[in-house]
Amino acid sequence: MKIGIIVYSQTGHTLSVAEKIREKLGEAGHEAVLEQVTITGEPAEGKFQLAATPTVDGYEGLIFGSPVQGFSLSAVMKTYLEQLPSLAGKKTAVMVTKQLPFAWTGGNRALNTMKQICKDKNAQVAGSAVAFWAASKQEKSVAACVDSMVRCF
Ligand SMILES: Cc1cc2nc3c(=O)[nH]c(=O)nc-3n(C[C@H](O)[C@H](O)[C@H](O)COP(=O)(O)O)c2cc1C
Repeated sequence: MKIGIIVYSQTGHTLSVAEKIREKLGEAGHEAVLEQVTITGEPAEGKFQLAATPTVDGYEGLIFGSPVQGFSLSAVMKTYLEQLPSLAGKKTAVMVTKQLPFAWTGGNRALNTMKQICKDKNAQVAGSAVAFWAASKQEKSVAACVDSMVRCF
């Protein structure tokens, strides 16, 4: 399957998880392409303009990735997702990275926002996962997040 992994990453964590997902999807026989959403300005709400807005055309599968910011989905990924066209017929999975090692400190909320926007655009949402950046959980949770995303396809 041709799968687009589309991420916003402010400090590189989400991008590094996305790179691992791309590698594993490739090993599983998929054609996986990693693309980044970029901005001009500051990443805070109302202070940026989207610069690179990867198109979803041509992908049968999609994985969206984002950091959690302020106990919510990053404003950049929310703005990017909201401007997308219909995702009808596209199998979609979502993932976030975050510092605090508990999903209830913004992770679940961010994932629910992503899932809702994708569902509103008629995507088939196949799964979601969180990777925690806290040292105590990082290695295991990144591996689990990568596995969970790959198993969706
Ligand atoms: C402005 C800002 C707000 C953040 N808010 C949260 C938060 O609410 N909960 C959390 O667990 N981590 C929070 N973090 C940490 C990031 O979510 C975490 O470091 C993430 O892995 C960064 O991903 P990135 O490197 O792809 O941008 C915040 C980071 C920044 C810069």
